[in-house]
Formats: sequence, C-alpha cells, structure tokens
Amino acid sequence: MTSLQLSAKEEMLETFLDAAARGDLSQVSTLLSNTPSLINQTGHSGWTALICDKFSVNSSSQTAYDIATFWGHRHIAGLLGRAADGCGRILPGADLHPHENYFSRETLDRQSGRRTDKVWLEAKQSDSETVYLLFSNLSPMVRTYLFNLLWLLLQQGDMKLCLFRFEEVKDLLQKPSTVTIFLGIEKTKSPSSSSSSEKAESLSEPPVWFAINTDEDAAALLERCREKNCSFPRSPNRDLLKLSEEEAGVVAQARSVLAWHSRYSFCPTCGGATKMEEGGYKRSCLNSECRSLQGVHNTCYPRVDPVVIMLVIHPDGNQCLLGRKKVFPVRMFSCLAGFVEPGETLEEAVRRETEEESGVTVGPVQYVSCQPWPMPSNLMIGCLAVAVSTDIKVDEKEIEEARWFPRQQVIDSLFRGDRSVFVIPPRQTIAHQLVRHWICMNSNL
Ligand SMILES: NC(=O)C1=CN([C@@H]2O[C@H](COP(=O)(O)OP(=O)(O)OC[C@H]3O[C@@H](n4cnc5c(N)ncnc54)[C@H](OP(=O)(O)O)[C@@H]3O)[C@@H](O)[C@H]2O)C=CC1
Ligand SMILES: [Mg+2]
Ligand SMILES: [Mg+2]
Ligand SMILES: [Mg+2]
Ligand SMILES: [Zn+2]
Repeated sequence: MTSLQLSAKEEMLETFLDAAARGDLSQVSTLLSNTPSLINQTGHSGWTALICDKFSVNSSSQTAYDIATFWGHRHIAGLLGRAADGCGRILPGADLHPHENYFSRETLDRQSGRRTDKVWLEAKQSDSETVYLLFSNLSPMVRTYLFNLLWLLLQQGDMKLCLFRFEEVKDLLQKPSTVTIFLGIEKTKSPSSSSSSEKAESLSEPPVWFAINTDEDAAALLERCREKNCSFPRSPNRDLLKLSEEEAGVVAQARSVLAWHSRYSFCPTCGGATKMEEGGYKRSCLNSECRSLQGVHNTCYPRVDPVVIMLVIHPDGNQCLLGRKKVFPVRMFSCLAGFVEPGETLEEAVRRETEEESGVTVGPVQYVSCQPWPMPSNLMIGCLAVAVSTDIKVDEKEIEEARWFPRQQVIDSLFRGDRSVFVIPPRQTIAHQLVRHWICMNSNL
C-alpha cells in the first residue's frame, strides 16, 4: 500500500468522523454505504464516529455507554445498556456497566472451595511458582519508582507490591507468630487472547497467592528484597491509594483478613485459644464446650463492617451537602458517612447518620455502588439521598463544618483542583466517585 493510498483512506475517515460530529446524517449514510468498515475505525483523536461494538473503549477506557451517561444522553445510555444477552430483560433498569471503584478489582480467583483442602494448600505453600506478599504491621512491602523525597507526590500506579517466592520466606512461614493466608489463584487469560505458547503454559495451574503478616523487624525484612526503594508504607489511608487497580484489589482482601487475625487472637465468646482454619478464613475455638461452635457462629469468620456513605442532594436539585472532619487536609470536604448499626436498613442508616452529623432530614435514598475499604475491613455502601430539610446543625464531635455546595463549585473542584473553592477527596475514594456520579447524572452539557 502506498503512502498516497493511505492518506486518501485517512482523509475519508476524517471526513466521515467530521460528518458524524456535525450530525450530518446524509453524508454519514452515503459514506457508510460505500465503505461500511468506517463504522468502527478510529481517527487521530482515538474516537470512532459511532461505537457499534458495546465493549470498545476510547483512550480514557470509556465505553459508548459511559460516554452517553457522562453527557446525560439517557435515552442512548438506555439503549446501550439493554443487553443483547437478555440480562436487561431479567433485571430491567439494572446498571450493566456498574462503576468499578478502587480496591474493588478481583485480580485473583478466590477458589473458596480449596480452603478446606489442607493437602493442596500445604503443597502450594512450598511450590516454586507460588507468590507471597509480605506484610509488616498490616502494611505490604512495596517498591516505589521515584526517590523518597517525592513520596508525597506519588500518583496511583507509582507504587508496586514486592512479590516473594517460597525460598525467600520459608523461614518466616515456620515462625508461630507469622500469620499466613491463602488469597487465591491468578485468573487465566481468555483462550482467544492467548498465543500457542501461552496455551501450553496454561495447562499447568496458574500461580497461587498467599499473604503473610510477620512481627520480624521491618528493616531486616526490607533487606530480603532484591529490589531497591522498598518500604512498608506508614499511612495506609493515603499510601495504599498509589497502587494499580489490580494490586489494590489484592491488598484490600489480604489486609482486611490479616487485620482480623491480628485483632481476634482469642475467642470473643469464651476468651479461649483459637486455631486458624480454611486458609485463614476461619478461626475456631479450641474449647469444645464453647457456644461459638454451635448454630450460626459468626464470631469465627472475618469481619466486614458496612458503612453507608451518602451524597445528600438539596431539594432544589442543584446543591449537595458535604462535610469536613478536623483531621481532613485544609479545604477538603467529603460525603457524610457512618457505620450501619445492627437491625438497621441501609436507607435508615443513611437517614440517621445524616441527621446526626448535619441535622439535615433525608427522604428518598438510592444505592449507587460500593467499595471495599481495608482500613481495616469496611464495605463502603455509596448512596444518593434527597434532603427534605436544609438547615445545618453539625455534630461537633465528628464534623467541623458542613455546607451546601452549588453544582458549579462542585464541578470546579472536580476539574480545576487547587483553583477551586474547596477540594474533594482523591478519585480512588468512593466519596469522589459519588460526587462525580451526581454531576454526570444529568449534566446535559
Ligand atoms: N472511601 C471513602 O470515600 C470514605 C471512607 N470512609 C471510612 O468510613 C469509616 C466510617 O466513617 P465515619 O464517618 O468515621 O463513621 P461514623 O460516622 O459512624 O463515626 C465514627 C465513629 O463511630 C465509632 N465506630 C468505630 N468503629 C465502629 C464500628 N465498627 N461500628 C460502629 N461504630 C463504630 C467510633 O466512635 P468511638 O471512637 O467513640 O468508638 C468512630 O469515631 C471510616 O473508617 C472512614 O475511613 C469515610 C468517608 C469516605
Ligand atoms: Mg461519620
Ligand atoms: Mg456519624
Ligand atoms: Mg456512627
Ligand atoms: Zn470459645
């Protein structure tokens, strides 16, 4: 193919993209009927004219559905969301492209059925392919790509987990104080995307992952690593947000389970000694008379603490309620949040916590998405809620200030960063994603 032919083709594609962008239906139809392949071709900007493949993504990893939702084209989002495979018929109105929050990606297949297979677990622990994550004081060993001086400026993806093999940690595994948990096995790639050598490799089982928490001296542990610039981050709330999405998902699982073991060494029912079982997913009391061994023994399993987090919208639809705690960085405001109490629905928890913290009364509540938050084992349940009263009276024990913010100020804080009236939490938090969800819901920009 000559360069002349290539540029003629490119020119036709750009003409086609331009016609689509201008909404020139007649030119789009003419060009398409002559050259149907134009429909999924990408121009210089990385965009196609019409995304006909529902799962194609642009350079920002957005599908056509995401883009339609962002720009408020509800009818188009509705059409794209209607699944050809019939899911839309079974769950009408269901969001078939749920938003994925940070800490939510399932990189490993948890293989819960394998947790009771002691022989398999033991064999995998000493397998040379097995991967170990090393935690000290519930913090994973990580490597950073930049010098320590820039630590605070690190962005998501600038930090990577240090991975170990059995030979490098086998002495730690022998120590009684070390807690070792089974995380799962690496998910296999889909057969269509693998090369023939990859297919041959996939015949053997993919690597199994474990995590260990040890009380060994942290400095001595760091010396075990062949890599440079390794450390155990000190502030999980801030530093664990610098991992990739894949690694954050693994850390969410590992850290919550390890935190549970470090806090539940003894039986909560009788105070007796317990033993770890099922690859770290159960602790059973060694006292055979203990009540915790009868009926539903929910003291034996790792905790998940539900927390509602809500973006409360003003009755005028154009302002939202955000609050700040004393410990927040300067000018930062976030969604209100609170632990769900026993015997309470999510909706009631949203109403109670909003009322307690801000004095605002809430009516309708709608679930949006959730986020595992491994500090130590919360499940953040993100909701939108509509206020029915607007006077603010903060609970000064928990909240320093709460305010109604107009939509435009919220948009500025999302897109203009430091130049805005206030700062919202980083995009790895569900608080940020709820705010963004509200702005995108009916932007009609
Ligand atoms: N990912 C995100 O975007 C966000 C995450 N969060 C997380 O959500 C969590 C809860 O939010 P927060 O506003 O503090 O909650 P609450 O409004 O319920 O208040 C926190 C208080 O509740 C008490 N408490 C602690 N643990 C529990 C528990 N397991 N069950 C019931 N009450 C408890 C403590 O009181 P006392 O100290 O008196 O015992 C604590 O000070 C925090 O851990 C925070 O990190 C919060 C906002 C955003
Ligand atoms: Mg709260
Ligand atoms: Mg509260
Ligand atoms: Mg509370
Ligand atoms: Zn007991």
